[in-house]
Amino acid sequence: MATHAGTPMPYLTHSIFYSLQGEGAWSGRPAVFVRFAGCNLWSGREQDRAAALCRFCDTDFVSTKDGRGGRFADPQQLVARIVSLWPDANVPPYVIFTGGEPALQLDAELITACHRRGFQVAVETNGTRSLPQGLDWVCVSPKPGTELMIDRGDELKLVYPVPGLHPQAYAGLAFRHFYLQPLDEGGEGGTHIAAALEYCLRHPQWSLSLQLHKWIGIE
Ligand SMILES: C[S@@+](CC[C@H](N)C(=O)[O-])C[C@H]1O[C@@H](n2cnc3c(N)ncnc32)[C@H](O)[C@@H]1O
Ligand SMILES: Nc1nc2[nH]cc(C(=O)O)c2c(=O)[nH]1
Ligand code: SF4
Ligand SMILES: [Mg+2]
Repeated sequence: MATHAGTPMPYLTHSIFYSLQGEGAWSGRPAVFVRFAGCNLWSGREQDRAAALCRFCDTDFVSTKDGRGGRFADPQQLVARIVSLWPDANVPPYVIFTGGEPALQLDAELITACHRRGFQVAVETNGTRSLPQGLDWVCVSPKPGTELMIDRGDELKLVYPVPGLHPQAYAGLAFRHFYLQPLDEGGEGGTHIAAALEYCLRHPQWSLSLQLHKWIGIE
């Protein structure tokens, strides 16, 4: 795991929970989510949102809600929590690392520890930081005004419409799936869905990702 002057760095998580993947190509698939605390594009505080590099975030990754997250001293402790949430040992387990920005904390040791327990390992990242080796599914969601360090992967998922984020700028990258996810933002939901739908219909390289979890009221 990551170390600081030889001392292991703990993992800081906002929450760990079991739900359905609500977005993209695996939408509907049961998964354990690990939401890491912290992001390099926003502090997570509302008073900083207007000046942040990423301003439309729909997620609380700061508070540690009712003991569902917190600090884990090493990969084994964190994986033990992940395993405890998977309900059926006969079905290959699936874990999604998200946040906040998971690339700030996820490392090869944690991925290896998940693999040893039989997990397939996915990540949701803003693509501005390098990723450790060994991931089974990489979803990149670029943000305006940032430099994309991860320009290949399994899934590129663009929030739409967002000024400065143009699908054609990403259409030539080496991803297997391309998704537009309507921007969920106070009251404009229908307009954004219509705009994303129209873009997908005109440009069939792109598919629509509708954040299923929000429609059915799960996390
Ligand atoms: C909360 S982010 C965490 C992972 C990583 N930091 C990232 O941005 O990809 C998870 C996903 O939600 C998307 N997202 C965030 N805010 C959104 C919003 N208001 N509407 C639609 N999608 C949003 C992000 O683009 C990303 O694909
Ligand atoms: N159900 C559900 N699916 C998701 N897929 C990506 C999410 C995220 O916040 O990264 C997310 C989330 O927050 N909830
Ligand atoms: S990069 Fe991801 S976690 Fe960070 S503020 Fe943007 S959407 Fe939220
Ligand atoms: Mg989310």
